[in-house]
Amino acid sequence: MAMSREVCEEYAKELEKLAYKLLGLIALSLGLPQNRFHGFFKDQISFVRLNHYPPCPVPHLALGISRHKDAGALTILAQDDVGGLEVKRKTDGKWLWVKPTPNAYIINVGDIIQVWSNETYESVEHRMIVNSEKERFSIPFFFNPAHYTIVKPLEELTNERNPAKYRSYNWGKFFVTKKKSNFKKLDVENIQIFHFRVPKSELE
Ligand SMILES: O=C(O)CCC(=O)C(=O)O
Ligand SMILES: [Fe+2]
Repeated sequence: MAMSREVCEEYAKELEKLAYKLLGLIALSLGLPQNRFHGFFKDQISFVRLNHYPPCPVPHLALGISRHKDAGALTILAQDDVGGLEVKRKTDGKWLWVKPTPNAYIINVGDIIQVWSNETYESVEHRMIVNSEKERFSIPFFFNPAHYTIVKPLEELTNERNPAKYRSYNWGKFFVTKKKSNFKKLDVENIQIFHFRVPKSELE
C-alpha cells in the first residue's frame, strides 16, 4: 500500500479534527465543558499506523495482534472488508467478531478516557485474528495526549461518595513501557491500566 508522506499527514490532520469533535462530545456527555480535554493535546503524540496482515495458513501461530486495550485516548480505525478484529464482551468474556462496515470507522475509547472519566467510559479489550486466505489492511489513528501528561480521574467527576478509582500516572512513561512489549505475543502485557487501579478495599 503506497501512501506518500503528504497523504499520510493530510489524513492524520483530518482525523485529528474528527478526534477533537468526538472528545468534545465525550466531555459533554460527562457534564463537562466541550473543550475540557483539549488542553491535554497541545503537544500530542498521536500517530497513524499502516497495518498489513498477510494471509496465513495457521492463523493461531501468526502474529496478528494479541489481546490488548488501547492505551491512549481514542483510536479511530479504518479497515478493509476482510475483517478479523474481535472485541471481548465484558458480561461473559466472549470474543465477538466486528463485522466490517464499508466506509465506516471503528472508534475505540482508550485507557486514558477510562481513567479521566473515572470509569464512566471503559476501554474495550480487543485482538486481531489473521485470515488463512486473504490479506488484510487496517489504518488505525491513535489520538494521544502530550507525553508529559499526568493522567488521573478528573476532579469534577470525583467526590467523597465517588472517589478516584485510579492513581495518577505519567502517560509518556506508560506509553514507552508498553511499546517495549508491542507486537510480541505475550499472554499478559507488561503494563496495564489495572496496575493503577485503586484496590476495591481502599475505595470503601
Ligand atoms: O488492525 C486492527 O484491526 C486492530 C489494530 C489494533 O488493535 C491496534 O493496532 O491497536
Ligand atoms: Fe488496538
